[in-house]
Amino acid sequence: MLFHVRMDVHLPRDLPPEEAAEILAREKAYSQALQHSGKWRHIWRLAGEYANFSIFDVQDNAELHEILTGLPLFRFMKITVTPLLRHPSSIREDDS
Ligand SMILES: O=C(O)C[C@H]1C=CC(=O)O1
Repeated sequence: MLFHVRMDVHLPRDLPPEEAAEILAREKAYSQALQHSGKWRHIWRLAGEYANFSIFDVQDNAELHEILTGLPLFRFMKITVTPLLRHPSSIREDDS
């Protein structure tokens, strides 16, 4: 199942820089492992915002929930999920 996910990051101003750096390093490793697995298909920065648009390809809602709640930055994010399905006018052979 494909999902569009918007993640808005709000790091607290009083978060110690060393702690922030450690969380961001774990976030990057977590994200890149999921990208290598094919479950996190795309990630795009939103110009001018500390936010991204991502596309996930997962088994079901429960797997997406597990992935998103496992994000090291989860507690500092507002996450908006939109389920996707194939458009009837799409000319693509597959859903990639
Ligand atoms: O920077 C972000 O958009 C937040 C987060 C999502 C993946 C990642 O590496 O960082």
